[in-house]
Amino acid sequence: MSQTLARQKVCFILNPKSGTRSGVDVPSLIEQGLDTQHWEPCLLKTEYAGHATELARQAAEDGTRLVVAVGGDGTVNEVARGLLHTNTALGILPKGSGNGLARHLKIPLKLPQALELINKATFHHIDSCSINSHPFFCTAGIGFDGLVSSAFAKSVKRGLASYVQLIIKEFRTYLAQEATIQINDRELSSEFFVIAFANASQYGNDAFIAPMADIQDGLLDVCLIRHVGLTEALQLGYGLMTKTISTSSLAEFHTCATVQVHSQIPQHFHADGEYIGQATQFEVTLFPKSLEIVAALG
Ligand SMILES: Nc1ncnc2c1ncn2[C@@H]1O[C@H](COP(=O)(O)OP(=O)(O)OP(=O)(O)O)[C@@H](O)[C@H]1O
Repeated sequence: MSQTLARQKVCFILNPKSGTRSGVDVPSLIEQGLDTQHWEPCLLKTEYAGHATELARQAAEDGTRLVVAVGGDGTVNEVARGLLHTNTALGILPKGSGNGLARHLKIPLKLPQALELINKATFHHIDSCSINSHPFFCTAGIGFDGLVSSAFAKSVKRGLASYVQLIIKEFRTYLAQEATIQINDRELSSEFFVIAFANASQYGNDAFIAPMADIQDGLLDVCLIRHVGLTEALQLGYGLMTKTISTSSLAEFHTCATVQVHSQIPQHFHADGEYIGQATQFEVTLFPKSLEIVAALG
């Protein structure tokens, strides 16, 4: 006697503005590649920034088992924050420019292969974090990388090349800022060029700010970078792209579940590469195994 299992709902949320590969025909890809014996699909397109969170929350309320973010880290962040504290899992079809979380989770960057992973439906739980109550899943940062995300938000150009151009432009005038960090009952005061918080190991584009970060270990990896001149910037850039920054004397690493930062002057900050604004007080917290995902984790 054959038994038919009920199909589960999957909702794809597509950001048409993300990434540089706008030519990909996502509806056809889903139509041709999705295992419709297992999944009952719907496809929604975002119409404005922030829309993906509303769509994901609604899909979770409607009993959808899996919501797939089709976009980059900004879209993934918006979808994932709509799924926190629900029984709905996150999937990713990476279509962004950096795809930091997808890369960390070993989700294939080729969309047909990423869809195959959705078909396999292997679920895991990962940690999530917040900076001043803004959820993030990959990385957040204060200082120079906050400033770069602010400049990138204003730029019309996407992609790695325009990111690098902005870094070079902003680096010329940026000065490290005085801050006090409370971490594991210790207080560290110094000028900091970057204070980075890593749930996943990389910013995106395989730029590894915390190569040893484990997204399931209940710990944030905090990377502190103090004074940076031109020589140090080149060394750090090399360390980021070769996964060797953790062995550099220019970067100091700590692991913790919460961290507070105080700065006399307002500092720019970002969550998952999206510019948030400026603040003088920062509270960064990790929530263990708080998001269910489909990924290729071992
Ligand atoms: N319909 C839309 N119109 C304009 N902006 C949108 C729309 N939908 C989403 N957005 C915004 O687009 C921004 C960029 O999206 P996303 O981060 O996914 O792509 P990306 O920047 O190319 O990739 P990555 O972050 O991986 O580099 C997000 O901040 C999101 O809020």
